[in-house]
Amino acid sequence: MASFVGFSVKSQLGTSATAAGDNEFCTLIEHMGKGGIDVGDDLVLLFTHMQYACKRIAALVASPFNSSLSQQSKIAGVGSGTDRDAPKPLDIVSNEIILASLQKSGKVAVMASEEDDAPIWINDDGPFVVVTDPLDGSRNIDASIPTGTIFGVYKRLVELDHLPQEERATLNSLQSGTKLVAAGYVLYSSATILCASFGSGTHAFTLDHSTGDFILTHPDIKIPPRGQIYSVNDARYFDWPEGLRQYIDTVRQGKGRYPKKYSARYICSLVADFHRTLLYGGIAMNPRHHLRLVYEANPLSFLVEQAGGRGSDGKVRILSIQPVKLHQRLPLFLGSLEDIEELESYGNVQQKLNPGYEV
Ligand SMILES: O=P(O)(O)OC[C@H]1O[C@](O)(COP(=O)(O)O)[C@@H](O)[C@@H]1O
Repeated sequence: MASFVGFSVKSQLGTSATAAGDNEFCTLIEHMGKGGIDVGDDLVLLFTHMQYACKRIAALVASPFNSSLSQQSKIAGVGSGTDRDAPKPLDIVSNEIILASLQKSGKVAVMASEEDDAPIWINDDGPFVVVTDPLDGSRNIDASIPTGTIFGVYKRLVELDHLPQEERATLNSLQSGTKLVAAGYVLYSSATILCASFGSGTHAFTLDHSTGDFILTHPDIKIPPRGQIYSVNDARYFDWPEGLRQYIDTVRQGKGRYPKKYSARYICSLVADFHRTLLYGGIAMNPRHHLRLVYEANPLSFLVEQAGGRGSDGKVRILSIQPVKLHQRLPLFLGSLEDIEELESYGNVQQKLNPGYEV
């Protein structure tokens, strides 16, 4: 019987074959240092700590004790089924794991997290600002559906160093997406995938559980200019504006600019829906004001643009939107360039009705 301990990417692919296309495997950190662009030691150190945090979260979401944790939290009234937006314990634990790693890195001035009301100031000299959704899709955890961590990295704005700490923390965290120096997500699924961009292409690395390394498996991802997949919570159809209904009705009948019938895929876990879209093309969308500009839309738009696609709110480029509030929500459309352009041509695609959906 094959033993788990003996499993590795190398043994799967053979010792001479590599996913990176040359004679050696390339880890995330090697890629940042020499295999890819030279991003600088500070960012390498930050990613060293960030990947460690995500490996801990990967272990956490796969833990056999999650269901009892979830039961305990329901009894305690935390993250109860009636309040779908209340943080669940795993969100909180993931948030703490990331914060601890960023603190240890010594490279982060401030962390702004979807789980915290206000950004946390960490280190006056830290060169970077990190924004994060520590565990997106956590409502799916009990059913073992994929989840993910999303993060973006900015430079600390030294010109704000004279301001009071609270103001400095907020303004550093509200930088425009065009200022991102790096972004990434980690998908916790059948494989744990870390996908990142440092401003020159989007690359994905798969966790080799036997060595603990993220191995470059998808160098320089290019999203197809067209996909044949739309990803949306279709149960909201009757709350959609006319433009969005028309668009979906058109492509599902194969009557759009691309004369093939589109298929639907929707996991309801943003990182998983986005990852599939990045690889296969099409559009991953949430047309209501639900997802957050700072923690979700900007980092994922940076990644999709670096892969040749587009991130839009249905009207304008996501990265061009200046955040005004940390927890600002907006409609989000991510995907293939031609598909997003076609969708935007329908004009009215942002869902204005946003009742408190129960599931
Ligand atoms: O209920 P909808 O509109 O389908 O939204 C689902 C989306 O909400 C998310 O669960 C995120 O919501 P939360 O930030 O409230 O957890 C995404 O993972 C998913 O894509």
